[in-house]
Formats: sequence, C-alpha cells, structure tokens
Amino acid sequence: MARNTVKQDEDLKRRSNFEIIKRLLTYLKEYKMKVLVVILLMIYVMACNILNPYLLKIAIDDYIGAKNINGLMKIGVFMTLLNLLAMFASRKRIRLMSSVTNNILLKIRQELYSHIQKLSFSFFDSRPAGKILARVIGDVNSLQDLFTNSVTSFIPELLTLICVAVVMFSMNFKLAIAAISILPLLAASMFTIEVVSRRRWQAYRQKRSNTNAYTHEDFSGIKVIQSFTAEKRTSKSFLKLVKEMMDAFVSAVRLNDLFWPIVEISSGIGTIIVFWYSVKLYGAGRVTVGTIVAFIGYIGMFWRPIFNISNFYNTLITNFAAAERIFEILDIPPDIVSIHDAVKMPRIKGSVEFKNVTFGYEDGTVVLDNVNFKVKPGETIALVGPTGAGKTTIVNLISRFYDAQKGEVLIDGKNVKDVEIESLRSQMGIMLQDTFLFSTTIMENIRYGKLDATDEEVIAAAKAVNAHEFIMKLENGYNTVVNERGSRLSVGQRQLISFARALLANPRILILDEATSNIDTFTERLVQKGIKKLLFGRTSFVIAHRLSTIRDADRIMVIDGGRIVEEGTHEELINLRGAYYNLYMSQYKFLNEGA
Ligand SMILES: Nc1ncnc2c1ncn2[C@@H]1O[C@H](COP(=O)(O)OP(=O)(O)OP(=O)(O)O)[C@@H](O)[C@H]1O
Repeated sequence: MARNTVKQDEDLKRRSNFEIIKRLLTYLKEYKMKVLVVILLMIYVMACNILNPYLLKIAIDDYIGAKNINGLMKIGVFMTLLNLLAMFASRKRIRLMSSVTNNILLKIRQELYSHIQKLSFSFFDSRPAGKILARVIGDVNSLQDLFTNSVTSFIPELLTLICVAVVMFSMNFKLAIAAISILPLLAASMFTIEVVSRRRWQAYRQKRSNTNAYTHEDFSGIKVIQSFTAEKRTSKSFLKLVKEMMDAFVSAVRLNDLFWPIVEISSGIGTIIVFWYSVKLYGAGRVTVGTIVAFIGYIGMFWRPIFNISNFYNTLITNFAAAERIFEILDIPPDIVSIHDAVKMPRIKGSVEFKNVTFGYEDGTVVLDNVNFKVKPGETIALVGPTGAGKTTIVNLISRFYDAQKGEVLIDGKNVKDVEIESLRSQMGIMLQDTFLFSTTIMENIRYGKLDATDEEVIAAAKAVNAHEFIMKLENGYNTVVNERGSRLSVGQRQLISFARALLANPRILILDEATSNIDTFTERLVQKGIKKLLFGRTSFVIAHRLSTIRDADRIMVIDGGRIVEEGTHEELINLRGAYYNLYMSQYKFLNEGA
C-alpha cells in the first residue's frame, strides 16, 4: 500500500454517481416506513401551499364580493385548520427525518469504526491517524445535510414538477413544449459544472484531511515541538496547509455559486419564450387570454421545484466527495483475516516455530530472510541485535499482525494463518516499549487486560508486579485518573501498570519490547522483579535492552540483517566472541552493568 503523509493528498478511486447514490440509499432502506411518512407529510405541506392561493381566490371572488360572511367564516376556519395541520406536519417531518438521519450517521460511523479496527497494521502504516479521524468524524458529518433535507424533498419536488408539467401539457401542448424547451440546456450546464465541481470538492476534502492530520500529529508531538522550539516552523506549515484548504474551498464554492444564476437565467429565458410564443399564438387566434394567464402562473410553479431539485443536486455534488471517501475505507478488505474454515486456537502450550520465514513490509523489500527457529513452551527468548535488524518484525509475525510472504509461523504446531485470529491474539500478551495508558483511572487501565476482572483481581495483579505501593501513594489510589497516554506518571510507573495489565490477561505467549529509558534504581529493581514475575511459566519473547533480562533468558537470539546470526545463552555467546560479544562490549556492558 502506498504510504501517505500529512501534507500529501490521498489517492482516491473515482466512483460513478449512480454507484454512490445506490449505496447511500441502502442506508435508507431500513427506515423506509419513516421515510414514506416524511414524504407524505411533505406532499401534504406542498399541497397546502398550492391550495392556499386558490382558497384565497375563492374567498375574494365568491365571498367577499358577494358579502357572504358565513361562507367567508367557513373558508377562514378551513384555511386555519389546514395550515395549522401543515405546521404540525412540518414539525413532525423535521423531527422524524433528523432522527432517521442521526441513526444513519451513527450506523455509518459505527460501520467505519468497526471496519477500521479490523484493518491490519499495514493500513495504519500507510496513512496518518488524523486522516482516518477526518473520515470517521468530518466526512460522516457532511452527509447530514444530504440525508436530512435533500433525499426526502427530492421526491415531493419531482412529483410537483410532474403534476405541473401534466397540467401544462393538457392545457396547451405547444406552449408546454415552449416552456420546457430551455431544460436540455440547463441540464447540460449542470452536468458540466458537476464534473468540475466534484473534482474540486474532492480536492477540498483532501486538503481538509491534510490539515486535520497535521494538527493531530502536531499536538501529539507537542512536547518534541516545544523542546526543539519548532513552534514557528510548525505554525508556518500549518498556515500553509490551512491556506491550501481555504483556496480549495473557495475554488469549489465559486463553482457552486454558478448554479443559481444559471437556474435563474434559464427560468427567465423559459418565461420569455412562453410570453413570446403565447403572443404569437394569440395573434393567430390559437390560444385564449385565460390560458395565457394560467400558463404564466404555472410557469412559476414549474420552476420552483426545478430550483429545489437543482439545490438537491448541488448538495449531492458537494457531499459526494465525503461519501466517496467513506466508501473507500469501507471497501478496503482487511488483509489479515481468519480463513473460511479457521479453527479456534486451543489453549496454547507455548511452542513457537519459524519455518523458512521470509517477510518484507513492502513489495520487493526483504526484512526477514529465511528465518528458522524453534522455541519450547515456557522458554524465555531474548531478541537482541542492532537497530533495524528485524526483532520487532519477528514478534509482529508471531502475533500475526502481518503475514509472512514465504514460510510458516507455527504455534503448538499450528500455522497461525489457519486459526481464528481472535482465539490466537487473546492468548498473547503484547507489551510495547511505549506503554499506552488511556485517560481513565488506573483501575480501568489495568482492567484492560481482562475486562471482567474484579477490583480484587486488579489489585492482586498490581501487587504481584510491585505496582501496588506507588499506586496507593497517588491521591486517589486506584481511582486516580491518568492523563492521555499516562503522561502524569513516570516511565517506570507506567511500565509497572502495564505489567499488571499483562499479568491480569495471563497470556500464554508474552511479547515484551523492553523500554530503554533510564529510571531510578529503586523503580528499576521493581521493574526487573515485575518482568521476572511476568515471564514466569509462559513462553516469552523479549526484545531485550536490560542486561539482567538477557542474562536471565533461556536463550538469546542475535538478529542482524533479518537473519538469526547467533543463538545460545549469555555465557555461550560471550565465549563465541562473535556478534553478541561485540554487541555486548559496545552496548550492554557499559549501559547495564550497574542495573
Ligand atoms: N511498518 C513498517 N513498514 C515498513 N518498513 C518497516 C516497518 N516497520 C519496520 N520496518 C523496517 O523493517 C526493518 C526491521 O525493523 P524492526 O522494527 O523489526 O527492527 P528492530 O530490530 O526491532 O529495530 P529496533 O531495535 O530499532 O526497534 C527496518 O529496516 C525498518 O525500517
């Protein structure tokens, strides 16, 4: 998948209008009864609007002229009731339709959210989080107008248009043809605008997404920005992105502004044609004055729905780009999925084997090159090697975050591709270097390891990894709320909490990317003890940075250039005087000896 950055526009496949409309309509299907009621209510309101002038005409001509107070009262009461009802109908329509729209938006958002959660790491590798956020929030919001006002008004407007056209054609065929003669020209102009406008709206959304992604990235990295006093530079980049977004918006809106003049001019020309032709027909004695007067009246009624339908079309174009962006994500198939007849992974005993595994993140690159190893249940493996060697990649394949291009990854003799992903991952504990804590209480953060754990179980896990003591010293103990990512805690404290979380999950295979950060000796001891407790009784892979962890491991695998270059215990490898020895001499000995 091509990689996208915050400042770069995304590539989007263009879809046909028909495809988008069809797909949007599927969301309305579930609410067809409600939508029908909304349409009927709208038709009622429109009929009232059409009837009002007629009733007024009767009141003036038949009752006021004839001084018929009784008749006038009756028609007055009738009109009041009719319009009161129309008012209620309008309110009901708005409420009903906004509830339908909100439900649809909720559904689309949920669909997007749960779909994105199923997508593999490679999807997230390929685009910044802010751009994903822009689609789930911004683009879905854009559909609101489309559903609330446009979809339902389209049908009544079309009906009105058809009714008026039928009346006009039945009154005088030739005049009716004259009245609609301008329509093909109008349709052609609209179509031309649509093609360009759609592209411009898509460009605007791309720019908006870039700004969103940049802001997201910027605020996530605000500490780095401030510590390198890069505020001015980032502000400049932000301004540039915002300006690009604004320009794209202006360019799209400018085109939209052409819509109304075109419709107005067409309506004007249409009316002039009817006038001119009526005079001609009247001169030839082929039409009465009454017909001409009625026709002029109907021309107005004919153009109003055209105005409204054009408005609908305009909204459609403006928001098609959002729909396109939403559907694009929904249509990305997750590439790491359970196969059709996947079996549930039984309780894992813990043997792990790599058989001729070759893997690259992108086509044509090789990160792991024909890797082979076997690990027995309960063994602790320390993965060491220079940066970029492929250590994280190995553990990524064990958890099946990516699939190997060649070879097999076997757990208890079963290929990870043949088992249900959930049953596999639920038995694995993955602890990343950068401990991720959510902005909630410490209790809830630990409970993340086992959602149904009782408070007592949470506390027991915290005690086991020596986290209890420091937690109790916090102002609200386990109910202390940590900031986003846990930034109010020290690195060591965050690690201890993540150990408790992992211990609570009680995984059969543990993957630990050991943090490198220096912490005070006291916390370091606690962390070391915590690690020991965690590793006990389960197969573990530790991307090790502490000499103590490496020494305690049953086996050390030295990875370099995507291959296992040495394997053995600390002593064996030191005696070998090879890659590990060199690594040890250059890194671990001096950095970790004191730990
Ligand atoms: N998501 C990714 N997409 C593309 N390439 C990647 C990705 N993750 C890692 N790589 C590349 O794969 C190679 C191995 O990376 P890996 O993260 O496995 O190294 P590592 O041994 O864990 O390094 P470190 O000790 O620095 O964490 C590196 O060249 C890296 O640039």
